This record gives sequence, structure tokens and C-alpha cells, in this order.
Amino acid sequence: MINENDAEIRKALIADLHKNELSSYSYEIMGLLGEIEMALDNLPEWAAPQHVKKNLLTIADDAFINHEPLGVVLVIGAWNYPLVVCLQPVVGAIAAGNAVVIKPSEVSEHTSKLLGKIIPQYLDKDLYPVVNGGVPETTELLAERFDHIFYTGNTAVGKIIMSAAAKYLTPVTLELGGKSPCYIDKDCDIDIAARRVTWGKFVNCGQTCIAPDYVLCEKSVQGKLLERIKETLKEYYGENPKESSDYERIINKRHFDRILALLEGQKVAIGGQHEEKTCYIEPTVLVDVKADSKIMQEEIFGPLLPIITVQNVDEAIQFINQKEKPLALYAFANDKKIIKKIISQTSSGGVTGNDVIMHFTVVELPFGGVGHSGMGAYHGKHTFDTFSHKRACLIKSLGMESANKLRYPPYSQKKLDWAKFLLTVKFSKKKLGLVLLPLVAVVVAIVLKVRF
Ligand SMILES: NC(=O)C1=CN([C@@H]2O[C@H](COP(=O)(O)OP(=O)(O)OC[C@H]3O[C@@H](n4cnc5c(N)ncnc54)[C@H](O)[C@@H]3O)[C@@H](O)[C@H]2O)C=CC1
Ligand SMILES: CCCCCCCCCCCCCC(=O)O
Repeated sequence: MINENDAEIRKALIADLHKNELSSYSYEIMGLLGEIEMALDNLPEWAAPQHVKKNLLTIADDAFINHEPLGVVLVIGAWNYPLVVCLQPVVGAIAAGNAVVIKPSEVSEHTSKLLGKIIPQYLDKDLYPVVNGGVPETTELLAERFDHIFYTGNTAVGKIIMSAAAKYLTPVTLELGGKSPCYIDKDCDIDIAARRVTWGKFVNCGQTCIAPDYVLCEKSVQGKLLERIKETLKEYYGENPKESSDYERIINKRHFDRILALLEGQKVAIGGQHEEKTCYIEPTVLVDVKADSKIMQEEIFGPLLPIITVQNVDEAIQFINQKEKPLALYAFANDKKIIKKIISQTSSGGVTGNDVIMHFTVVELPFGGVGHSGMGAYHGKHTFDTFSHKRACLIKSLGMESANKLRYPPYSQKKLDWAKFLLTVKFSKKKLGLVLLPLVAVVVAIVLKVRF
């Protein structure tokens, strides 16, 4: 579907967000195709029963985890990466054997309409229906009973989803947002930090859930950082980003107005230009930003980068910990000990040290938030796990009844001591080997038979 409709998909992404053909491929299509290939390649292994270590009481039995589909799941997508954010979870949900109701975001209307048209051409309409619509349609969907709801979007709506799910005790995965901090240490290659932060902040016009929301650095770093960000912007987008085909647009007038309102009263060091008609906002960097200003109270989700100065790394950690746990956290430093210190003294959904966003691309890492930035995670096998029930299975042998006497009345201290021993010693097939394992079982059975 993706390959055969490549041109139409790219056209829709241009219409929604001014994403150019190359960035559509790099940021949306490539990742999605990779996810599908990974699921196809690994599904037999992911879905296979997973045998577990046993204790002496179950040594001759079969103990394993079976992966079961949850049933009918609902996937609600957001608009900022409207293809990948909507379909990436769907890949794992299908792989895990579920029926999926797909609800793209109404805000990215071109992509959503296209998904509504093409998905039924490739997937069974009853098992994978696409429901397009806005708040009323989503509200109606949420009144139904699902076996899992996977929601991507803002934290306020996340609470609505969770309370609707509570009615049926439906489990949820909430992929939310937040203010992802970026600490830049004075002992660090500021040139490189500036290039990476400029990319991660301004790609997709700042409308990336894991974009660095704000920078924390010492005052001595700020001047050089500004200078380098300015040079980098010119290199990436030319003299006038408005004319660059590599620079996106704000999704709609509502978000355009919201972002501009955050600029009020702020000191603009770079950028600041905007155009209402095309929802264009220039890459903008702010300095002397007060911690209690409006821009520091909510996720920016636009191309504004506030720089907050701190005395040292400890103050940066304190600053981060005063806020809700973010979706991502970034730290740049030559000394890895500083990065590890920040990791150990803070919490966030994910972390990238000495870069931004890139942990998203390592599909072996679970992608998700913590606290107000979300719950649950996905990507690669993690998506398969999210949409599977791990069923605990133990198939016992009808033999070894003497061992069972330990749990039958009448109870005695001797039985209890044996039970303690047998339940706490664990054996794995791998360590003990297939030949030795039955031998141990036989010895245990004889001992128990003789003693009880
Ligand atoms: N953690 C992650 O992976 C990602 C998180 N995000 C976060 O999403 C946010 C941006 O997305 P939004 O503007 O929220 O996207 P949005 O406006 O597209 O809303 C997301 C979904 O929620 C539904 N929705 C909206 N209001 C609703 C209501 N009152 N009741 C029921 N459903 C409702 C919409 O129909 C849509 O499908 C940012 O905070 C961003 O950080 C975005 C992408 C990825
Ligand atoms: C050739 C460049 C490859 C780099 C790929 C980076 C992928 C970043 C995608 C970010 C998507 C984040 C979606 C979101 O907002 O959650």
C-alpha cells in the first residue's frame, strides 16, 4: 500500500504540513517500511511460546508464556507526523493478531482522507476499519468497548481517553507530549551541539513530540550557541527559511495563533518573522526567558527555542525536576559522567546524550513517556508486546504426585522446609542441559517419595 501510493502520500504530506518529498520519505515512509519489514522478519520469533525458568516443584512440567491478541483495539493518531504516528502502532497491532479500528487525526485532513481511501483497498474492511472525523466521532468511538486503546496526542485529551477507557477497564497506551529539556554543558563541542539542536528543534517546524523544547546552559555558553545556531539556520534553510522547500509550516491557524501568543513579552535573539496567510513562523530563538513565563508552562510544539541560563549542571537538574516528567531529555557534554549524572538524577520517557531525537530511531528501545508524558511504549517488538496478552501457561505432568504431597494437608514444618527449598531453587533448561534436568527431577521425586 505504501509503495504503490507513494506519490499520493507525499502529496498529502505536502498539503498538510509543507513536508517536502525527501523529508516525507526520511521521517515518515522510511521508518514505517522498516517497522513493517521488522515485523515480517521477526514475527515467528516474537509470537513463539517463550519458555521460562522453573522451580524444582515444576521441573518436569512445561512453563511458558503464550502471546495472545488482545482482541479489538483502537489506534488514535495525531497530525504532526500523520502517516507514521497513525500507522506505526497499527503494524504491531496487526502483527500481534488484533482487529484494529484506525482513527487518523482530523487536523491533518489530506493524509487522513487518503488513509481512509487506501487502507480499505488493501486491508480487510471489517477487521481494520478507518474512522475519519473529529471530536464527536472520536467521542462516539470512545463510548464503545475496546480491548486496548493506543492514543497519540496532547496530555489534556489523554486524560479524556483514559477516563473513557476506565468504564470498561480497557488498558491504554498514551503517547503524549511535554517539555523536553536540552542541557548543553560548557565543556562540549558547541558547534556540534548547535547543529544537532537546530535540526531537532526546527525539523517539521518544531511540531515534533520529542523536539528539544528549551535549552538550559550556563551564561558563558549562550553567546557562542546563538552565533552557531544562526550560522546553522542559514546553512540548513538559506537566508530566508520562508523560501526553503526544506522548512515546513504550522498545521493550522489555531496552532499559529497559539504559538505566536507564546512569543508575547519575550526577547527575540534570532528570527521572529511570521506570516498568517501561510502559517509560516521563522525559526526563532529567545533569550533571558523567565522560568515562570507562559512559554515555560506548556509544550511549545512550534519553532520557538527559549534559552534559560543556569549556574551549573546541578541547577539544570533541579530545573528539570521541578517540571512534569518529559517525553525526552537531552544532554550534551564531553564528559559522559555528566550525561550519566543527569540520567540518574532525572526521569523522562527517553534520553539521547550528545544528540536529539535519535533514540526514536533505535527500534529496540521502547518509545514512550512517563508520568504526564504518557504510559506504555512501542516500536519494533515493544509494539507487538503492547498489543499482546502475555498468558502464563503451565502444563503439569500427572506424575510426581509425591512432590504434591508437600502442599496437601496435613501440614508440617518438615513439609514447609522442603517446599521452601523446592520453590526457591530455579533451573533453566539452558544451564542444566536437557539430559541433566530430568535426572534432577527423578532424584527429587525419589527423595520426596521416600520421605513423605
Ligand atoms: N508521544 C508521541 O509519540 C507523540 C506525541 N505527540 C503529542 O501530541 C500533541 C499534538 O497532537 P494534538 O494536537 O493533540 O493532535 P490532534 O489534535 O490530532 O489530536 C489527537 C487525536 O485526538 C483526538 N481528539 C482530539 N480532541 C479530542 C477529544 N476532546 N476527545 C476525544 N478525542 C479527541 C483527535 O481526533 C485526534 O485523532 C503534542 O503534545 C505532541 O507532543 C505527537 C506525536 C507523537
Ligand atoms: C535521513 C534522516 C533520518 C532521521 C530519522 C529521524 C526520524 C525522526 C522522526 C521523528 C518522528 C517523531 C514523531 C513524533 O512527533 O513522535
